[in-house]
Amino acid sequence: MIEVRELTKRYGSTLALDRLSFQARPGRVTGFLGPNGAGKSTTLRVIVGLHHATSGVALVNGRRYADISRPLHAVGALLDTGAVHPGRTAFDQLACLARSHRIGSARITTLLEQVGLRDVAHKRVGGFSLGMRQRLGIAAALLGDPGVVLLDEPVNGLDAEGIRWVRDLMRTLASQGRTVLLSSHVMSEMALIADHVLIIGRGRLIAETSMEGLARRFRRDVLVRSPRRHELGRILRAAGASVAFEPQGALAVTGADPATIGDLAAGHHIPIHELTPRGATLEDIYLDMTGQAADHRAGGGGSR
Ligand SMILES: Nc1ncnc2c1ncn2[C@@H]1O[C@H](COP(=O)(O)OP(=O)(O)OP(=O)(O)O)[C@@H](O)[C@H]1O
Repeated sequence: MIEVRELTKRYGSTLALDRLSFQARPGRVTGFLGPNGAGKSTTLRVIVGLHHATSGVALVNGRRYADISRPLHAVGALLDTGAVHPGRTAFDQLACLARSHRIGSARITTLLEQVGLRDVAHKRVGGFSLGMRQRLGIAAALLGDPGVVLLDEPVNGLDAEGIRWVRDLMRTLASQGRTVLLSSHVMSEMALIADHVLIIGRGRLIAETSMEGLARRFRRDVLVRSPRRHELGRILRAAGASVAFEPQGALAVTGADPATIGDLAAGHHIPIHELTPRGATLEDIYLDMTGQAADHRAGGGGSR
């Protein structure tokens, strides 16, 4: 469990986090989404004690990171894939981390296999692609078998197969009861990976919802095609829905969901040829939400 309460972080005159509060619960994959500069990395860094908050707290299983006695076993984090020693092999990179926590080489071998780096375990990291470094970073995060996993932009540099691999791995970790928090600035990546999403903009929480809920909330209308559209239109209006006729003879219905429309039509023996819920794409929703946050800030004047 991760709990962030009223977290504020200033870097000089930059307000990176502005009384940010949220929880990431065990057993699910939580996406931490926001445009570049929204404050995602700063939040993750504060959670693992790399940066100090100006005010507020970040707790892992009810404790501040500094108060956790064997942190690698409690929290695993991938924060910066560039932070590797290029002259070291993948195995040595993990061995250096493992030593301080008395983790044996068998665990390293298992993890390198799990992340698909077994064949390059003894190659220097300097020659690794970004995707390979991401895999190594994920292995490092999992070294201590932690209950909480934080990954900053873990699919950055991965191809479609790599993204699927991260998704499957994260789902497995969550199904084992772990807390998984992944950041990304790309909605389409999150839509594939996360069950639940926290959207931040300018250091503030804009929305917290399930992926499904997000899509549902922004569903616009239902497109209905029927050879008896006028009759159906009257019935739907009588039931309280709003109905507009579209150019090609379809009905655009708001105020009734597909099940209600289908049931009403069936009750009157009216055939239905199409019933399609329409909404903004997740990408549109996200850009809209984060854009509004930016506008609000720009127009708000002096809220910093
Ligand atoms: N060490 C630092 N010194 C000064 N300003 C910083 C520092 N780290 C982050 N910032 C600023 O804080 C704000 C939040 O940055 P942060 O890196 O947390 O955002 P992010 O959502 O992770 O974006 P990105 O995906 O681009 O890393 C930005 O305005 C950034 O310029």
